[in-house]
Amino acid sequence: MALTFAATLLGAACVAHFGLQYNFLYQPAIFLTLTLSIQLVLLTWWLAYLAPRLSPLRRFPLASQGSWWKTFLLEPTPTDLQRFMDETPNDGLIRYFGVFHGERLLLTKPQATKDMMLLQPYNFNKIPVSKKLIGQLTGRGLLVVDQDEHKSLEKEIGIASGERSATLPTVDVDGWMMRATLDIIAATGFGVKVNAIQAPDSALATVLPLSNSTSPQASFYRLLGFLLPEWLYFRLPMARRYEVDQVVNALHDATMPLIRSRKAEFSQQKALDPEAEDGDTKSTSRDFAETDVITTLLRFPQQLSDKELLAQSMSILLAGQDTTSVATTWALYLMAHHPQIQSRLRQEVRSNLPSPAATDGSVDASLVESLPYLAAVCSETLRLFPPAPILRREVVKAGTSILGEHIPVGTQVITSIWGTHRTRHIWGPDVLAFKPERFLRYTEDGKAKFDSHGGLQGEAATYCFLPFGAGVRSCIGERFARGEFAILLAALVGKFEWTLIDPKAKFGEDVKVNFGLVLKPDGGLFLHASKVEGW
Ligand code: HEM
Repeated sequence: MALTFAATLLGAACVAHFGLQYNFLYQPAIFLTLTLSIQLVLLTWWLAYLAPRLSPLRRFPLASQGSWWKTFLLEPTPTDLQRFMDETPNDGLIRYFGVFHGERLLLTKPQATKDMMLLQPYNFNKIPVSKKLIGQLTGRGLLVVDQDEHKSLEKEIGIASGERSATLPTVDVDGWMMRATLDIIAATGFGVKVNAIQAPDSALATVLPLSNSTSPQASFYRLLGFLLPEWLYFRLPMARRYEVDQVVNALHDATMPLIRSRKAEFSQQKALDPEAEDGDTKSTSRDFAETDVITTLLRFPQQLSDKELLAQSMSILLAGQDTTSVATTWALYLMAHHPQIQSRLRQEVRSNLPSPAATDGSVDASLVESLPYLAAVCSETLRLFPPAPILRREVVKAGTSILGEHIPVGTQVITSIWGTHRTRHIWGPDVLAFKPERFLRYTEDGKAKFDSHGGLQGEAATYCFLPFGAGVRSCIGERFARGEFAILLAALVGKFEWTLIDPKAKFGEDVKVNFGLVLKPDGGLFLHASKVEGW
């Protein structure tokens, strides 16, 4: 602010000086252009040269990023952060610059992530740009609320439980997984049938994927999120903003009628049994209403307004759909590249689970969780392709420290889940290989058991494998997501064989990763699928 004011004064002085000399003092357009240009130069000089040299974080090692103007309009991707972690000698904290030369602190040790996520969680908020991008879609829901508001909501909302061959059918994996997970979260979280699988053209099914668009327009719009205040950002007359509005409207239209009907049911129950504690209110009409998200929210001691109920419901819908969808997409990509692993998984699934077509078999969470190879394949997928690749926070309380170092208010602090999952000294020299075996250990009689920590011990076990985050703001849907991911993968691999469209495609090089709100294959993922008889 002070700098802008100084720049304005300086601009005005320059213009006055030259204006008197060249007689254009009274031409407002010239005055304005010159003043703004001088402000811009001064601001760039401040951001790129002076601020980094005066920064209280300058004591930390700086990642090598090349000249500032090359990265000025780019936020480093998780791959860049992984390179910083690999190349920069450090004691747990690395300094780097993000878009518009904003300073960031990258945490590289488990203890540092523990300090942020577990020991002082309420000293940090989600960063403003995340709040803008996600908040625009959901309103003030659990995903974006600041820590004080989060405390009162914390954990209350638990969820119960190339060249294409003409001969083999080609599947748009990404698209189908999006529709499948939309149907699942709508049915299990809200008790509503969207039927996106049967009716891919339904409003919600066609519009929801726009929320995580990877188009250049969407990327540019995200970039503006770093620069503009919320009131202006939400009103920009841009095609992408209208697209986001479309998503919000579709979500409103799907959620608002549910909120109204659950509210009516809830007040009816209260009227019938006014003595009942909020938490004890029994559902009379449908078993489902015992566990769905909106009813759970209605049981809060403090009453939530319709707007708040809507924001929380939309947060669950969004957070619970795309993440599991991309996890399954990546798992099928890995299966296609590793046919032997795929066969072993199919064998385990077929010998322990009934076929989805069977009418006499039932599957529950404990049965799915009892399959060690399935759990290991899912965890190894989440290691190599964590759907949420980065945890970003901003320090909001004075006295915050990480690894004993004082970190000033306003600092953006980052844990790279992607980078941590791909660090050689944690996972070994074969860190980039897909090896579900990492998540297995064997008993003396040779039986495989699932090891949820991937062989890591102590603090590393919690803070070096963290696809669902850590601490009080970790994923509330973890158990639900793990079950959903496992059962989807089991059904898809049990029933079909997944193969590459180009058999010569190289693992890791054939698909570009897009680091949007969630980690997606750029341009989608297309695979061949052929039915395997006998299940
Ligand atoms: C494979 C699937 C999933 C992955 C990898 C995943 C990952 C994550 C991660 C890393 C966070 C922490 C973000 C942060 O600290 O900034 C998070 C938070 C969250 N997740 Fe998930 N998630 C998944 C599925 C789900 C599902 C199915 C639901 C809902 C049913 C859900 C609901 C949420 C919510 C509401 C939060 C915010 C929690 C809070 O701030 O207290 N997620 N998730």
